[in-house]
This record gives sequence, structure tokens and C-alpha cells, in this order.
Amino acid sequence: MIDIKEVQAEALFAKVIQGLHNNEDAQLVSITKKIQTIDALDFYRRARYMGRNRTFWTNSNRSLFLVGIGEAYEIIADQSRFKETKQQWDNLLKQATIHNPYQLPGTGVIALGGMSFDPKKETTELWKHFKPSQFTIPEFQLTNYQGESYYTINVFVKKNDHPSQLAATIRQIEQTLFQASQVEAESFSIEKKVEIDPEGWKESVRVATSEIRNKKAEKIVLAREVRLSFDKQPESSVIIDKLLDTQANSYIFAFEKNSHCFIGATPERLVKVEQDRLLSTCLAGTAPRGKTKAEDERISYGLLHDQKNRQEHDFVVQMIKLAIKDYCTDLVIPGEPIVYPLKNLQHLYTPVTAKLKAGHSIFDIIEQLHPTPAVGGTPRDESLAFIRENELLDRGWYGAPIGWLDSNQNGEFAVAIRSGLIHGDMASLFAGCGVVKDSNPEAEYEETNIKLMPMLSVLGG
Ligand SMILES: C=C(O[C@@H]1C=C(C(=O)O)C=C[C@H]1O)C(=O)O
Ligand SMILES: [Mg+2]
Repeated sequence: MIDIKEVQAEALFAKVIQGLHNNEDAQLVSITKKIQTIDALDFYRRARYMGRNRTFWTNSNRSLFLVGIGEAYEIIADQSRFKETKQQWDNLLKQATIHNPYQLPGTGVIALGGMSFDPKKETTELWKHFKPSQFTIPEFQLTNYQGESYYTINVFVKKNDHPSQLAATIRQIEQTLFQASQVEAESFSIEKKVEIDPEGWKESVRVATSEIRNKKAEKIVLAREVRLSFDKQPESSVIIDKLLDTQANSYIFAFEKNSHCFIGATPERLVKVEQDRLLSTCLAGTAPRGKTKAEDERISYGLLHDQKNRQEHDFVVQMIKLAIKDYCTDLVIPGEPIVYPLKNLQHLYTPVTAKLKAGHSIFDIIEQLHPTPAVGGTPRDESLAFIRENELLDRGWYGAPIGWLDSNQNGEFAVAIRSGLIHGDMASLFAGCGVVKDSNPEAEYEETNIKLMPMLSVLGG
């Protein structure tokens, strides 16, 4: 099967098991092979009936696809979640046996996961399956990097495991994962769409605006929820397929946890690290797309020169600059934003590049950046306190860092916006916007409507 020499895996398991001292002892074994190129979404689809959670990730230029099936190991953290997650990951790697001859970003052992927006906000029933910080080392993983496929198995081996049994189980699952048959997913349709208290939300925008005028804060991002019910539970692979078709320039992701799936197409990079090269993005300020080229150009010109949107954007630029400057050298941030076009809307965009100083990790950067004023506000503590008290929803993982990291100082995190949580035959979609002193509740409401479109349209709304 697929180039993984079962004997070789089995021999490696045997060797590692031999080295374990007692029954509590366990170690991660990770084996990566290059395989014939296969489609990432096909791989994801074939795992549908395995009774395992699936994860899907692709970056905005589609140079990398990651699919994870099952959990060989999970890193879960709550208090001091950034340091805690990093420490657990380092400890796991320190003891792991890793066979990865390729060393390309996203190959070999990776952790895929995310965090909640605000661990201080009480978790509701809706998000009960998603922890404040939860990273999975998948049992089976496909990495498609620049058009080539790499396949990884991860096994958390214990003293009383049997090498031949482990290998046999893997072989059996691989038969399904690599079988060429297409699994057709049934279609679904929306039966009901409910906006959660739109008038209450506009009122909260009004309150936020007056707080800002009273100098209690400068920017506060407020989100709202739209709840959908379907004739049957929507299958995530169908949604991913449509997002891939419609949402260029966006990261596309899905995290399954039991019968829940957090899924979306976000344009917003939080941070990418390749060795010591760091990229971040300031994305805030929004306008719709035009129907004709001329109208589109007029709107983007208007966006670039609009005071209110420029202010929303500038808070993000200033904050990111301050947040990472001590962690980097060679920091470059252009003085003027450009327009970043998406299918349904356009944003103001400023790229950030830098060199990460030795001794710092991607988690240090995420800890500094999250939440940026693109999803939280300015100042951070005041805006978060306002959101915690006045927002009518539990954001869960919406607006928070999601992404991956490997064992070679590479990783990338996006900000989980333009997203929704599928729960049974229901979905909760989320969208927010940056409230500043000149915000108008009706206009902000319209802005959230266009931000809901990417998800609504693929769900049939
Ligand atoms: C909060 C969201 O988007 C953020 C808010 C924006 C704005 O208000 O202009 C633009 C992009 C994102 O920074 C969302 O899509 O839910
Ligand atoms: Mg806005």
C-alpha cells in the first residue's frame, strides 16, 4: 500500500516499545512518506465513516493543503494557554521518534488546532466540544505542498502495545483512505434562517459608539449570529468543496469535533512563520464589490480614501507594529494600505514582514497579537470587557487563532472569521465589524450582512 512499508513501521514500533520503561510510558512515532499526488478533499471525504474527527486546512494561495484524520495525541490547555500549548508540544517532540526525510513546511508531525476567542467568557452549550486551546496530532495526515503529496502516520505508542497489531490496524484503515472510489455526499437545504436579535445588536453598536465618543475605548468589534436549520445535517466536505470553488484569496478550514464542525473561509492571516521569516497581515476596513469593473474601481477608490475605514484599519496597523517589534528585527510595514479583493467584499490590507528573533516561537507572536483590533478593539482590555458584557453571543472559536505548526519552526495561523459552527442539523454563522466613533448602526449591520455571504451562499441561503 502506498509506499509505506508496513514492515518498516512495525519494526520501528517494536524498537520504540522496547525502549519504554513502564506502563505509563508512551511515545509518539511519526513516519512520513512521499506518495503519488492525491486530492486533499478526496482524502478528507474517504474518512467520513471512520468514526474519527477530520480536519481540513488550506492557505490562501493553495500552496499547502493539510488533512488530519483522528487524534494520535491532543494538546489541551486553558490558563496560560499559549505557553502551556508550546510546552506540551515541545515535550511531545523531545521524546518523539520522527521519520521525515523531506523537511518541507507542513510535512512530518504537525499539530493542527485552534483556540477560543476569549477564555474569560463562559463557554455555552454551543461550543462545548471546542476547548480554550486544542491542538491535534492526527493519526493519519495528508500534506499537499506545492502540488506534491506527503503522507504521515502518527502513533502514540504504549508499553503494552503490540507492533504487529498496530501495523495491522493502520493497514486496514489505509485501505479505506486510499481506495479510489468516490463517496457521494447528499445535498441539504435550509429550512429556517433566524437572525439573533438584529435590533439588539444595532443597539449595542450605538452603545459602543457612545462609549468611544466618551473616550472609554477607540474601537470595539461587535459580532452577531445567524442561526440556520437544515432538512439534514450538512456534510462538511460538501461545504469545503463549494468554499474552494468560490472563495479565492481565503484560507479554507474545517475542524470536526464529534457531531460539530467549525468551518469557514477567512481572508485574514494572523501570522506565518517559515524558519525565521515572519509574515503578518493587517486587514480591516470593508466595502462591497461592484457589479461592473468601473463600479468596483470606484468603490475600492472610495474605500482607500474613506476616513472611517482608514481609522478602523490604522488601529490594527499600529497595534501589530507595537505587539511584535520586540520579537523581531527587519520589520517592514508599508505606510499606506492597498485593497484586498474577495468574492463578496473588499478590505483594506497592509502586509507585515519581519525576521523572528532567535529564541521566540510562533506561539509568542500569537500571544502578542491575539486579539488584534481587527476582531477585538483598541485598547485591548477595554474593548474585550465591552464585548464580554454586551455581545449577545458566545464567539467560541470564531475570531480566534486557528492553524498548524510543524517540528521545524514552520507554522501558520489565520483569524477564524467568515465562519460558522455546524451542530447537528443546525448552523450558527458569525460576522462582526469594527465600531469606531463615526459608526452608523445600520451601515454596520449591512456590513455584517455581506460578511455572512461567503458562508450563507455555500449553505444554500
Ligand atoms: C470581524 C470580522 O471582520 C473583521 C472586520 C472588518 C471591518 O469591520 O471592516 C474587516 C475585516 C476583519 O478584520 C468578520 O468578518 O466577522
Ligand atoms: Mg468595518
